[in-house]
Amino acid sequence: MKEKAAHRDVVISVRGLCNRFGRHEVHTDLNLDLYHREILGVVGGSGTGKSVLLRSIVGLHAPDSGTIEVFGEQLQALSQQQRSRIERRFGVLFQSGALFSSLTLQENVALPLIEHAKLSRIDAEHLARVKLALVGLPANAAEKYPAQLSGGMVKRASLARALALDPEVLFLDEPTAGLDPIGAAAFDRLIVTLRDALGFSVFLVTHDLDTLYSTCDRVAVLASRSVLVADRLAVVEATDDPWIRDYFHGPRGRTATTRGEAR
Ligand SMILES: Nc1ncnc2c1ncn2[C@@H]1O[C@H](COP(=O)(O)OP(=O)(O)OP(=O)(O)O)[C@@H](O)[C@H]1O
Repeated sequence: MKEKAAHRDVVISVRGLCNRFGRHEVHTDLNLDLYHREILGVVGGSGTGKSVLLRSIVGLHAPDSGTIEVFGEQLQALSQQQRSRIERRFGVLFQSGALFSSLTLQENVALPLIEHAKLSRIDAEHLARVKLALVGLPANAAEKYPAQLSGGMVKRASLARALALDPEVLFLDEPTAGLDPIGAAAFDRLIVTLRDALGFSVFLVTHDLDTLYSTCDRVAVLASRSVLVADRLAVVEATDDPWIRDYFHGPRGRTATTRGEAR
């Protein structure tokens, strides 16, 4: 059974967000909240701006207008140094994983601990091994290079790196893309287990219906340059919209619903 968001404390509040590339308007007056300890799934058709939204929040894309408030502070009003302080409370897992291929897993995870937490190499690598164990990797994986690992293990190692600085918000961009269904289901369970144990909030961009049903407390649907609905799955599924109908009530949607009920 999924845990409901413990309470309604807002961790991230996006208001009136507008993003455009040339004449292509991606977001117009987009509003969305992320609550404390919740797993929020963000879905929508291809090109609806899920990744641009994520990148706007984590500071990799400067929005054209609107406000993004994080931990009670408005990002645009902060100096670069203050922003970096806030961004250090985020953990981000990009679709590609983005590990350095020339570094072992242990070195990859240790890097943010050395750079940002200013730990010694020995302490950082010790803590990195703890993080690698936390995401379910065997001890001998620490000395391996990304190319020596399966896709599922690389995903877990990337997650360990995203968790290196004990983030309060974890951003996941298509975390199960490229994983086989068993590996994807195991990764979904890992996210819920870690959220329950560590208490962070999760902003999860996905196309994977199984992931939505097995992990998310709420789901936000992006359509027509904004958020069409953001609510519990039962409410989202019942929303009268052609994309939602096709997505949730098409053959793939029905299979995921059945699996979700069986869990
Ligand atoms: N740097 C950029 N320059 C120009 N256009 C961009 C840029 N980044 C994103 N876009 C455009 O913004 C739109 C939204 O892109 P985004 O990657 O956020 O979509 P998405 O919902 O994540 O799609 P998908 O599900 O296919 O990953 C797309 O039309 C994309 O081409």
